[in-house]
Amino acid sequence: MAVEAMAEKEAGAAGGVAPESSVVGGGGERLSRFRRICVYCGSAKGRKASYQDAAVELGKELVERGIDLVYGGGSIGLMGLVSHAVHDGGRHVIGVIPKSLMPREVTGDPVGEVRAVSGMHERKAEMVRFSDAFIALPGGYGTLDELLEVLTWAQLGIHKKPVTTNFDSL
Ligand SMILES: C/C(=C\CNc1ncnc2c1ncn2[C@@H]1O[C@H](COP(=O)(O)O)[C@@H](O)[C@H]1O)CO
Repeated sequence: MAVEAMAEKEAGAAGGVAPESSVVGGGGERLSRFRRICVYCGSAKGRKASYQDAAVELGKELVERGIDLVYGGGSIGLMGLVSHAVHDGGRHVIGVIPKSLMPREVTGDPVGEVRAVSGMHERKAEMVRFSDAFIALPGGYGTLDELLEVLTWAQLGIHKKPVTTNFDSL
């Protein structure tokens, strides 16, 4: 399902803003009402090639719609695939990562803007603060934790931004 449709489908459920159509930019590109979307996903590539395909496809879709990426800042696993797809497509990438996790999750040169934070709580709060909507791809316990936290924050009214998953086609 397309990024816009996924996020808009969930907007009502998460108490978000009413769906609107995307607009077309001067260059003919489809622009989204979402400026930045946070993608939660695994630090591993996962067991199925379809997980990796979905990460790259989502990254390309963000680019096509003129949306920047917020993510966990790692260069490994699905995190690396989605961040490279967005960066290679010319959109801005913000990676939010605790300093202590850098040796484990960043290999080589990180793409885009790296925002070093002091711990996991700050990382999750900053990712929510920077983002207009959230999409979870497959991942492990870390992805699950991030998804559950952003969902429970919506339930508590801490934010009113749409949250969705992209597991259905995998
Ligand atoms: C310590 C705290 C919460 C516990 N765990 C996590 N919270 C948030 N993010 C996490 C946690 N554990 C791992 N992560 C990160 O998720 C990303 C994906 O990991 P996965 O396990 O491969 O899905 C990765 O960047 C992990 O660093 C306090 O709130």
